[in-house]
Amino acid sequence: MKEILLIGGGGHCKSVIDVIEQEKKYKIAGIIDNEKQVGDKILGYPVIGCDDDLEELYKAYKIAFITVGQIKSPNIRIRLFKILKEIGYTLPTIISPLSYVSRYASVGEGTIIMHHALINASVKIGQNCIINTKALVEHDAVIENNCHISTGAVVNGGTIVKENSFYGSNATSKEYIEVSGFIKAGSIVK
Ligand SMILES: CC(=O)SCCNC(=O)CCNC(=O)[C@H](O)C(C)(C)COP(=O)(O)OP(=O)(O)OC[C@H]1O[C@@H](n2cnc3c(N)ncnc32)[C@H](O)[C@@H]1OP(=O)(O)O
Repeated sequence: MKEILLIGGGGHCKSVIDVIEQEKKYKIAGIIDNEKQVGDKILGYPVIGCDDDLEELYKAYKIAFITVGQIKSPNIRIRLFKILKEIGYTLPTIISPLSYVSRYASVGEGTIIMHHALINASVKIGQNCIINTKALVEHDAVIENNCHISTGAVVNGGTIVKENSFYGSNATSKEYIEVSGFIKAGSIVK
């Protein structure tokens, strides 16, 4: 298995670790977090450095994945994505074997499809997105770059979620609309 670095050691990181372990494609080499966290362990994996070490670590590791969550703002994930790409890291697409991704859908680099998410036919998902546990993205929907579709959310057929959006847990959209910004958990978007 190829080795992978995880960037960000909070709660979302734990969920990503679980998906990576189930996917069995990558071996987690370590986690990058704040300097104060170096030496800590997250679900048994060591924090081996901070952002400043990413350039040096590239000599040993070529694959990285952003495991910082996204609620209030996408800015940290966007900044990290740019830094990692500039250094040269490969950001893979991670797909839980417990999810369903139609063979007619596309998923961009640095995006994770988490457990029990369902991505239907002709969906396009951009880069650096989180499609969280149990989310449903229906036929012909588009999720642009840097979006978080939260747990249990429903993006109905043909709807476009514009880049950098947060789409809260259990929010549901009408079909064929455009959605952007911060969508509250549980809301109906029309
Ligand atoms: C695996 C996981 O845990 S994924 C986590 C998914 N989490 C969610 O879907 C919940 C996201 N949060 C929300 O939808 C809302 O905060 C709610 C519905 C829970 C509460 O809403 P309200 O009671 O109306 O509170 P309010 O509108 O003041 O917002 C509270 C928080 O929501 C966030 N928020 C609300 N509107 C915005 C906005 N336009 N932009 C960014 N963040 C916002 C902020 O985090 C805010 O925190 P703050 O009080 O520190 O500023």
